Amino acid sequence: MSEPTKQDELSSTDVDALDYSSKDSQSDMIAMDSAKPTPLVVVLVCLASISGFMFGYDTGYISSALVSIGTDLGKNLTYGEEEFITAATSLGALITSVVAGPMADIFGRKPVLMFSNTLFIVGAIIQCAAETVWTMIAGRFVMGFGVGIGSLIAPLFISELAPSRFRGRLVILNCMGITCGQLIAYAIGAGLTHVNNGWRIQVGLSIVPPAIQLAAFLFLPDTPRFLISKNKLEKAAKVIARTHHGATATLIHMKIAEIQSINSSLEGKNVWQRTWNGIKKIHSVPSNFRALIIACGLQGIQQFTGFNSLMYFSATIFKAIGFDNSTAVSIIVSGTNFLMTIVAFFIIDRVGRRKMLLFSLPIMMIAMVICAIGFHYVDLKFEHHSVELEGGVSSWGYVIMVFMIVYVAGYAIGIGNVPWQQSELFPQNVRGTGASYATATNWSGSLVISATFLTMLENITPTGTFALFAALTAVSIVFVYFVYPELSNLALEETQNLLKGGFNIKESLALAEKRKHQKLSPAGSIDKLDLEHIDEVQRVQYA
Ligand SMILES: O[C@H]1[C@H](O)[C@@H](O)[C@H](O)[C@@H](O)[C@H]1O
Repeated sequence: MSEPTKQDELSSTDVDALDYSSKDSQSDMIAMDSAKPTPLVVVLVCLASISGFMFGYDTGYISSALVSIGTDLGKNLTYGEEEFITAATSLGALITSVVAGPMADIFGRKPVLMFSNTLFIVGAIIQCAAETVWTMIAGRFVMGFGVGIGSLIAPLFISELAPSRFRGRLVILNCMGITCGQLIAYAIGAGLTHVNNGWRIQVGLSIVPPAIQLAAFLFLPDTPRFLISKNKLEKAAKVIARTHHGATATLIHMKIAEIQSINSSLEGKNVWQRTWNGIKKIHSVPSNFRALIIACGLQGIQQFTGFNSLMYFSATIFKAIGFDNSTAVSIIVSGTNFLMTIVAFFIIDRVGRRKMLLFSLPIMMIAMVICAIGFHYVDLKFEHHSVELEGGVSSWGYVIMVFMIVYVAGYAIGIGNVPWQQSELFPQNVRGTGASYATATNWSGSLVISATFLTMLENITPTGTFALFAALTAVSIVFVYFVYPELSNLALEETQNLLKGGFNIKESLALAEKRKHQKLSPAGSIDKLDLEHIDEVQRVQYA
C-alpha cells in the first residue's frame, strides 16, 4: 500500500494533465477497484453497520416494551397512545430521511452519521427518564430522527467505500445489522417482560452502540468520493491509498480523475443552490430519473408487499390462529429474517441482485396466496382490533404458520435486502438526494402498512389482506423484470453509464457476467483483463 508522498500532492490541474490512455493502467485500476477490502474498509463498514443495528433494535424493541410499560408512564396506555409511541420513530425517520441525503452531500457522510448518533443517545435518554406518555413520544420521535439518517447514510457510506466485487455483500452487512437488531430486541424484550422497569433497561442498552460508533468515527476518515466532490484531493488521495490494495500514486491519480470526470459538478453560488440544482437534475437528467424509478420502486415494493405487518404484528396474528406462545413465534419470524439475510450476504455478488429478486418475489407471492386460502378456512373474526378465535389451532393454522415463515425467508433472500443497494444507482452529485427519495419511500411505506394493517384485517378480512399483498407482489415481479438491471460487480461509475439511454437489462447482464469472471489473483488483485469491454465503459468516462 503506498501512501502518497509530498510530491504526490494533487491539484485539479495535475489530475487533468494525466494520460489515461494506457490500457495497462486502466486494467490495473479495475484490478485495484475490485481487490479485497483493506483492513480500514472492513473497520469502516463494520462501524457503519452499527447504524443498521440501531435501525433494527429501535424499531424492534417497542412491541415488547409496550407490554412491560404497564402504568410506568403514569397511567394505563390507551390503544391510540400505544400506536403513537410506536409510530413516532417511523415518523421521525421519515422526516430526516428526506433531508439526510442533501445534508450528506453538503456536510459529508461521516459528520451526518455522527449527528445521528447523538440523536440516538438523546432520544434514548429522554425515554429512559420519561414519566409521561408525551415525554416518551418525544424520545421516540428524536430517536426516529437518528434512525432515518442512519438508514440512509450507512448503506451509502458503505457503497462508496466498497470494492465493486464486494459491494453487495458489504451493504448487506448493514442489513444484517438491521435484522440482527430486530432479533436481539425481541429476544431481550422476551427476557425482560416481567422485570420491573425492564423496558427502561431495554431502551438504556440502546445507548451503547451509537456511543461506540460516535467515538470511533472521531478518528476515521470520510469516503474518498465525498472528499473528491469537495475538491479535497490530497485528503482523498490519502484515504484511497488506505482503502485500496495496490494503490500506486498513478492509480490514485487516475481514480481521482475518474471520479471527477463522472461528477460533473452542479452549478450554483452556494451549497443550497447546488442542492436545489441537484434536486432538479435528478428529475431532468434521464439516467438519474431512471435510477430514481428503480430505487423508489424497489423500496416501495419492499414495504407494500407487507413484510413489516408481520414484523410488528406477527404475535397478534399467531395468537389469532390459536398459538399461545406468540412471543416465541415473533422470534421465529425475526430469526428467519436474520438467517436468510446471512444467506443473501453470501450469494448477492455471485448470484446477482436481479436473479435474487426474481426468485424472492414469486416465493413470497405463492406463500401469501396459500396463507390467504388458509385464512379462509380458519374460523377467525377481527373486530375492533381484537381477535376472536373459534376452536384451537387447526391444520390450516399450521399451514399458515409454515407459509408465513416461507414468505419471510423469500423476503429476506431478495427484496428485504436488495433495495438498500440503492446508492449504487446514482452518480455522485445526486447520490445523497436520490438515496433520500428512496429511503423516504421506504419509511412512508412502513408507516402506511403499520398504520393500516389491523384495519385491513378487520375490513377486508385476513384473506383479502393477504390476497392484496399477493397481487401487489405480482405487479412487482413485472416491474423488476422490465426495469431492474443487474448491477453486481460493476464499479459505481459503470452503473450510472448503464442507465444512459434506457434500463439496458441485456447489456447489464452481459457486463455483470464479464466482471464476475475476472478472476482474483491470490494477492487479491485481478488478472490482467481483456480490455475491449473496459474500453466501452471507460471511453464514456474519459471523453
Ligand atoms: O431491510 C429491512 C429489513 O428487511 C427489516 O427487517 C424491515 O423491518 C425493514 O423495513 C427493511 O427495510
